[in-house]
Amino acid sequence: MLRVENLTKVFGQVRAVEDLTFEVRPGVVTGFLGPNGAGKSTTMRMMLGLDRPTSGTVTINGQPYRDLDHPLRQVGALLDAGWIHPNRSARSHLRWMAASNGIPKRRVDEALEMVGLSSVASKRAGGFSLGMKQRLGLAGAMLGDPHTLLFDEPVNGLDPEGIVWIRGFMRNLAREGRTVLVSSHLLTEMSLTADHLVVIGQGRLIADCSVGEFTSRASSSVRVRSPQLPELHRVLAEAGLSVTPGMANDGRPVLNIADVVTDQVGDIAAHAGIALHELTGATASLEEVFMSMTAGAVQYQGGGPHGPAGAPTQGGPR
Ligand SMILES: Nc1ncnc2c1ncn2[C@@H]1O[C@H](COP(=O)(O)OP(=O)(O)OP(=O)(O)O)[C@@H](O)[C@H]1O
Repeated sequence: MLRVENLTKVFGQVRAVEDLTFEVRPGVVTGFLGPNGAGKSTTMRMMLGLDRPTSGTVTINGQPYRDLDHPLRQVGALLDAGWIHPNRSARSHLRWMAASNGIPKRRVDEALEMVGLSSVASKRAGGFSLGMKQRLGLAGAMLGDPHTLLFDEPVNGLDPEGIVWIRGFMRNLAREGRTVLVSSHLLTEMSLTADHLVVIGQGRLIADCSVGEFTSRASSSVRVRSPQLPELHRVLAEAGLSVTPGMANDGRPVLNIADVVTDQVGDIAAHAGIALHELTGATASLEEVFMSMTAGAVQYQGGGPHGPAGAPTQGGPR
């Protein structure tokens, strides 16, 4: 269990992380989602004791990183492709890491096997492709067989095959009961990889919910077809919903309902005993929901106690 409590990090004028509180549970992949500059890397660096919080705490199974005995055996991380000595082989790079962290040598070949690098173990890491370097970084993270894993934008620069592989890799780690946190600025990527989402914008928490919940919020409008359309229109309007009659591409009449999720419309129809022949959420607005939620965080920051006037707008250049 990874716990972030009231975590804040200020760099001069920049409030990179602002009063973040959330938990990352074992057994699921938790996606850490936010636009570039939202504060994901800074938060992860504080989790690993690489940056000191301005205030607040991060604990891993109840202890700050700095207090962990043999940290590599408890937490594995892939922050970027990682520094690798170009003239060392993959195996000797990992042996050096293992030796300096009290990890038995046999783990090196196990970790190489795990990430599919056994056949190139004795090759110079300097000649590796980005995808292979990424795998070597993962092998390093797995070396101590840690229960907690932190991956910062692991799919960046990978080819489609590598992306599919790494998704499966992270899911397996969660299935083994480990705590897995993976950051990304890509909502679609996270919806394919993660079970749970912690969403931040401007250093603040925007959402902490399942991927399903987040995407159902994204279905902000719903299209419905029914043999009892006038009656359905009436009950939906009575429920206070904004209903607009329309026509499907094939010419059949439909109702479009704004700012609602399919569950609500389905429940209202069922309650009124009305048959539905189609119930479709408009999922195209995932990115829009993300942006509108982030914009909300910016407004809150502007009006909040710490909101500096002229705070940078979300999504803008850093
Ligand atoms: N060492 C630093 N000194 C000053 N400002 C920093 C430092 N590190 C990060 N920042 C600022 O803190 C904010 C959060 O950056 P951070 O890298 O944590 O975001 P991110 O969500 O990881 O984005 P990205 O995916 O682009 O790295 C940004 O405004 C960034 O410019």
